[in-house]
Amino acid sequence: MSLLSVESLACAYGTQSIVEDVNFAIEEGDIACLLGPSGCGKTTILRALAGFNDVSGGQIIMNGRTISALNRTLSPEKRNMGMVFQDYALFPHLTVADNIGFGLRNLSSGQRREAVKSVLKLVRLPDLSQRYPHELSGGQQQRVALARALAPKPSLLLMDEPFSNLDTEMRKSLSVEVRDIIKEQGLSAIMVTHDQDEAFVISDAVGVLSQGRLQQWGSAESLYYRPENLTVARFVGEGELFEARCVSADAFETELGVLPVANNQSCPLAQSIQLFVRPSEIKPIISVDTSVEATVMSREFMGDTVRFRLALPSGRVITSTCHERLDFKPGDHVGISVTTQNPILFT
Ligand SMILES: Nc1ncnc2c1ncn2[C@@H]1O[C@H](COP(=O)(O)OP(=O)(O)OP(=O)(O)O)[C@@H](O)[C@H]1O
Repeated sequence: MSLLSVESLACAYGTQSIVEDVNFAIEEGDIACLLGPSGCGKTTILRALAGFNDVSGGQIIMNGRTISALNRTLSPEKRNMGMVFQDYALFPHLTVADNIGFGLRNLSSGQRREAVKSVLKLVRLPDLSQRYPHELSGGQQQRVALARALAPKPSLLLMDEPFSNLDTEMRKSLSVEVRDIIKEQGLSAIMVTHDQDEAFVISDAVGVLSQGRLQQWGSAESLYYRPENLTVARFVGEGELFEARCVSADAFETELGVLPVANNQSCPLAQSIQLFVRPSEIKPIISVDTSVEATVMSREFMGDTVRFRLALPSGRVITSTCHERLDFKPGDHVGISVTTQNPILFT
């Protein structure tokens, strides 16, 4: 039995439908993430999971018990879920210790002190218990918010864009750390974010949501290498879409020339198909007798990679990212090499 199953979930505000036919399940110990652009319905789903919003169809089942269905919503405090918000939502007039202890009023004061101490150690803030929220950095405030959510030992932790108010460096390091803390505790969590890097770092499973519909649910790698549609392919990384025609069992003719591509969809000869190529699969090379020539439009040194914009004879400009330190310059005429180790084909 899954820890949480979401079946044919629908949510609406008044008569306006926001989320439809969403299905997924998470197992004990999993960290899952709902990933999608602003306004696609991520927070609406999270609020339905927490019991803050009613559902307009389908059901949410936790440990075999239906906690949400049409006209039936188990109240949030009976769900044993912890919630971390984007803006931390700490009580400004309470110390760190009192913020964390707030949800532990059923414990004796001694037990509460011990629980606060232990959870502060867990979020690596053992010495800040007497500070007030305004005396903490954004990253520290979010750690306190996490500690507050973890203190009552929830069965499921819900996190709504928990890192989006932090700078890029802090966002990266805290997301790795939060993953470690959740895993150390054997907890299960669901996070929502619009940031693909964050989703990939933290999650065992990611669901890509677009316009209130779940497009695909799977591991980060399966979404990246085997996206089921163009929306998913584009949302989890950059890429270029080419019209392609199957010319042999393992080659397709495209604007980039005839490319060796494993025909994993058994596309018939001469059939047209679309080939999605990631920038890391495209590389400018010294032009010899390659059939397609391109003109380098720009070269950006990014540290780990060099990023080129290349103009094709048709005028189309495509992007290439290379780990080699190639020093082609704007205006150079180059050939193009494409290595499609994991071809993504759409019919
Ligand atoms: N209380 C509400 N009443 C009416 N419409 C709402 C309400 N809350 C959200 N919406 C609408 O529902 C849609 C989905 O909103 P939601 O907050 O779930 O999106 P999101 O994917 O979490 O976006 P973001 O990343 O910007 O927070 C949006 O069009 C939004 O305007």
